[in-house]
Amino acid sequence: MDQLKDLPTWAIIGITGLTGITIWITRLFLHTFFFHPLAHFPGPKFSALSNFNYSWSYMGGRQPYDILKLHERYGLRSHLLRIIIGPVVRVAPNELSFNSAQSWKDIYSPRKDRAIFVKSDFYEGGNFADQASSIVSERDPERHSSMRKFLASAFSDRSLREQEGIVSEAIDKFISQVGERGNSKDGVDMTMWTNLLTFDIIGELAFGESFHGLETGNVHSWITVVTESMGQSGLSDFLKRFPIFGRVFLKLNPKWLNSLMDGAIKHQTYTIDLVKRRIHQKTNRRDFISYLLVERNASQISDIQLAAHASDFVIAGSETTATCLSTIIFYIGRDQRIREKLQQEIRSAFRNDKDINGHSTSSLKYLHAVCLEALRIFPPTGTRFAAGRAGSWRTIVSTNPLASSLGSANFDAPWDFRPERWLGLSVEDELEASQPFSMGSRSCLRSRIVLFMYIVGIKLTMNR
Ligand code: HEM
Repeated sequence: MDQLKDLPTWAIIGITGLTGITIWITRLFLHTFFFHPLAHFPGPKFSALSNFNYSWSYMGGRQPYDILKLHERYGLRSHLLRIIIGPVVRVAPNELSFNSAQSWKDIYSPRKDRAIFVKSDFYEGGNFADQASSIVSERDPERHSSMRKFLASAFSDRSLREQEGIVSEAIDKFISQVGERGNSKDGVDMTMWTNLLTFDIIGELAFGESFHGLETGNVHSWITVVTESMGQSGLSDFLKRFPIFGRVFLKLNPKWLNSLMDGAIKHQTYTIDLVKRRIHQKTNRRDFISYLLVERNASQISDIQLAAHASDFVIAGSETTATCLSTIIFYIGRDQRIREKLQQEIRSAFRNDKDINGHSTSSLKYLHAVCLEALRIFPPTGTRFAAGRAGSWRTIVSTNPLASSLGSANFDAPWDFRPERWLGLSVEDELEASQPFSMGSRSCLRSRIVLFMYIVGIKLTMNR
């Protein structure tokens, strides 16, 4: 100690600093690898220490595939925890990813022996964040459950039947446009056109107005604002995970936040205008809003709340459905055997297009299998979507849709497009591992119309 007294001040500060840093690092390592409740879960060491891997992969846009790789690398190893709770990987310090059929049930289905898992705070700050929560962003299970009850009639079988006309009309336009433009030298961008189709349909159903994408061939500015803001979600998540860096980043880039806010304000104003216009329309149209207007008690459910739900329908329903349609078109376009089998089934079932509807197509087994296989090989919500906080550990748990539907432990030759798996012709596939619409109380509200859309869309395409 006496020797320390003789040292200059800068050296004392340096030694104190170094000692502090060494203690901090030792503590961090001991906590992360020995005392943290997740210390014994398999996964990359760096992911246990920091959120950096997770955020980097998210912002790179390939996170679902990166998580699949982690599952293939760590999830298949023999490990005591794997034997007890199934395949699992620690993908971030407080985050576990699962990819088995059982994990879908354990995490998302309601169970008597425990409370429902609550969605993670990833969902906070969604659309209309400062004005109203909505069906996708509401995290509180009770409030969410009453929203779901309120929306139930708009998503009933009856409403689906009544909406067939709107859907079929848009599909006819789509086929005629794609047919014409497809003959041009440059061909046609099917991803863009399937998006124009689904945004037009959901726009009609959610707001009573089409975005007119199929007529103009252009993406509406509202959709551009929405998709751009979704593209920023990786960066927003990163700033949340690294709050100090986030504060510095926002100080240095105030324009980023301003442009995000501007986009949100534009989106909200336009959506509220659309909904108000639809509310004041005198019409017998049977769309989502027509049902919600009958159900709602205006003193409890404001116009803004309706707008927040309608906005969710468009965001949740359009790109997802378009992604699936593009996947189907891609695979049937490149595999003649599948195409011919599908054509044969459709042509032997219908004499003309008029006989084709949601009900009459439900018996087309091969077509249905093609749809399920497209949703398996390229689940439109490829990233983890409904994470929850499990127990007192405050751990986020989720089943990764892509890692489970492409996991080699679940499917034989997972990268091969084989509709036959869904016809009971393969005993090696764990079909329940593919859950593109999720499960339980937060599962997709619209899976029925989705299947109907593919069915109508494809059968018309195949019939020409
Ligand atoms: C292939 C097409 C679709 C797929 C793969 C899909 C998938 C999903 C998934 C995985 C969820 C859960 C998301 C989460 O927990 O955050 C979800 C929720 C939802 N989807 Fe879909 N969806 C599709 C189409 C649609 C359509 C067409 C609509 C409506 C027009 C729709 C409306 C909703 C709504 C409202 C929710 C929120 C449900 C809730 O939290 O209670 N989806 N969807």
